[in-house]
Amino acid sequence: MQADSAVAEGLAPGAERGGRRTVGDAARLLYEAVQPERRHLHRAVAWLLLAAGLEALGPLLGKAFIDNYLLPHHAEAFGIAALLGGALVAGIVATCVRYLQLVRLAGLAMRSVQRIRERVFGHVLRLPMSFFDRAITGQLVSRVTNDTEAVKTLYVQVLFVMLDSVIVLLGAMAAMFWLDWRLMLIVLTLAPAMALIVSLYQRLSAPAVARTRELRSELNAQVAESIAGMAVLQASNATLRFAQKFAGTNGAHYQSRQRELRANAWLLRPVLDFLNVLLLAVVIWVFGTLSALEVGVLYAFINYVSRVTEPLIQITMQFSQLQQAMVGAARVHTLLKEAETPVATKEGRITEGGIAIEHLDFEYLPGRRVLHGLDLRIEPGSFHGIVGHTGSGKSTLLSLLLRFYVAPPGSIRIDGAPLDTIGEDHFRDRVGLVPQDPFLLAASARENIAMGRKLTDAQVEAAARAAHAHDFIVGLERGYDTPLGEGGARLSVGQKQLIAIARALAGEPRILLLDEATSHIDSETEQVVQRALTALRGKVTVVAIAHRLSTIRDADRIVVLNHGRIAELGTHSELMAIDGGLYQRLYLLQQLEEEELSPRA
Ligand SMILES: Nc1ncnc2c1ncn2[C@@H]1O[C@H](COP(=O)(O)OP(=O)(O)OP(=O)(O)O)[C@@H](O)[C@H]1O
Repeated sequence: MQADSAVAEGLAPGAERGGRRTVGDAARLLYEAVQPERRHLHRAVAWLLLAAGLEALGPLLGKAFIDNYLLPHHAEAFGIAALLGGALVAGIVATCVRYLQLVRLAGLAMRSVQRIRERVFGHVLRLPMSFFDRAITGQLVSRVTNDTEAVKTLYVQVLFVMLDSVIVLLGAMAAMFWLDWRLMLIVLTLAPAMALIVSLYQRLSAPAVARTRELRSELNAQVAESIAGMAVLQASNATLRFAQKFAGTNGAHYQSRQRELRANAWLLRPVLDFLNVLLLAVVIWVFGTLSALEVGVLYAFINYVSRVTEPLIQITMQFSQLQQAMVGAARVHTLLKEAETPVATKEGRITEGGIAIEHLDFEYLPGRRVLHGLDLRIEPGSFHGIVGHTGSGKSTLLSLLLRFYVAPPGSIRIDGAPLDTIGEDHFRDRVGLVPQDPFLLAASARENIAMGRKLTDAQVEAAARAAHAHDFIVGLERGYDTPLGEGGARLSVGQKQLIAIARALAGEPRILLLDEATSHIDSETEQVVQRALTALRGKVTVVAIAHRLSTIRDADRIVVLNHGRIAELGTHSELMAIDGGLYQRLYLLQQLEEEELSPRA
């Protein structure tokens, strides 16, 4: 059986590049993000239209003043005051409306970012484990936090400025058409020049924009990786090398930003400013040849020409932001496209905890089979140990039992129910895991055991007692409420492991899976764990992978895996009786090692 084919495609290191590929999808994502705010968006646009209309009145009122009062020396106080008052009121109302709509747009964009970020994180939490085999933490964090900001950029910076500019532009064009359509046609000749500049700009800056994003997420990835592996980094004296690598990426990021800015600096402002001057010259020249035109019209036109070029400059400049938003949205979309873990149907129930494995084959990658036709029956309440050399498939078997990867249909059943028919909540309640690395939250002992489940104090304490963790927890200065520090920094490895066992038991599982839970603890703590496991006999089905064979010596049966096949199966004494058997060799080897390590008398 092949692992989920959608495996982390979008987040594999090589797949970081190429933000342009799904522009359509990115646009849809950005559009969908504001759908719940449609009404606000429509209102904001309508009010912006009003503001632009009011602003477009200014030069017309100026023209009326020049032609009706200034040139004819006609000083009619009421008319002039009406024009001035009108211009003043129009200006004030336009400014207020514009401000209020900016606030409205910013609000809706912020709420959209909030929604999309929650959606993306919720999605990440539901992705299959196969995805995380290849995902790079820093890049993933970057997608959930930075890239989702694309929505805000689009709606506040891009859309607002663009929309505003388009409205101002249309208002000015309409006013110019009304004043003199021939002059307006001259202004229209600006359109093809603009299209040329925009396409040139796109070509120059788009790759730089995509590259900058890619490098920024690479920076995040490096920081996240270094912090996670700080102990190894320092111990292997690799900090300088990591700092140099970071500086290299940071330098490349700077260069890429520079390329983006150069495209802005050279292409946009100067070229468009030049077009503005050219246009003004043409309008004045045409005015000179068309002698019938009034001075007021020239005044209004010169005024409108600058109102045309300024929004054009703004629109073109927003293309850079638009590109960034699209690249960000495309990356978010790639992540959202990853297939979630299939939702199990709900009819299957776990009552006793009996496991039946039949002809189980599994491969992570096509053609590389890891498990070969496994057959195994695990009775409810029994204790099974799994041993085998490195890479023999122990963790894979556990991952399949945990539904981290999808086993072929029907190959694993619990209490007769195929694995994929057991509802997720019920399954997680009934199947507990104690991983090799206990993973503690920077929270109290109580919170670490409850893990957000609604458990009473009595249930938490009962679980801690069952895991033999109660005694050391009450010995901490604030008992169950003692903060354990990040990753449980203030506990010993053994104590962390006991908390992890308590956590697994707190859900009152019928099946408990342990993945080398005793490999990092001393013999004394191992005995505590062993006692805890023995106490579960008959109540909970326990399947434990163990490198340290003493942990599973007393198991009802021990499964010996060899190259993905069950090589031996039986109790400790049965397996020890197989002369030259795999288990016997493993056991004797381990005994020898322990004798060598133990201090000589
Ligand atoms: N996520 C994965 N993607 C691809 N191959 C994998 C993955 N995980 C494990 N494998 C491969 O599957 C085989 C079995 O690995 P598995 O981790 O199950 O062995 P194991 O017996 O648990 O080993 P160990 O005792 O070292 O933990 C190995 O060859 C390993 O390289």
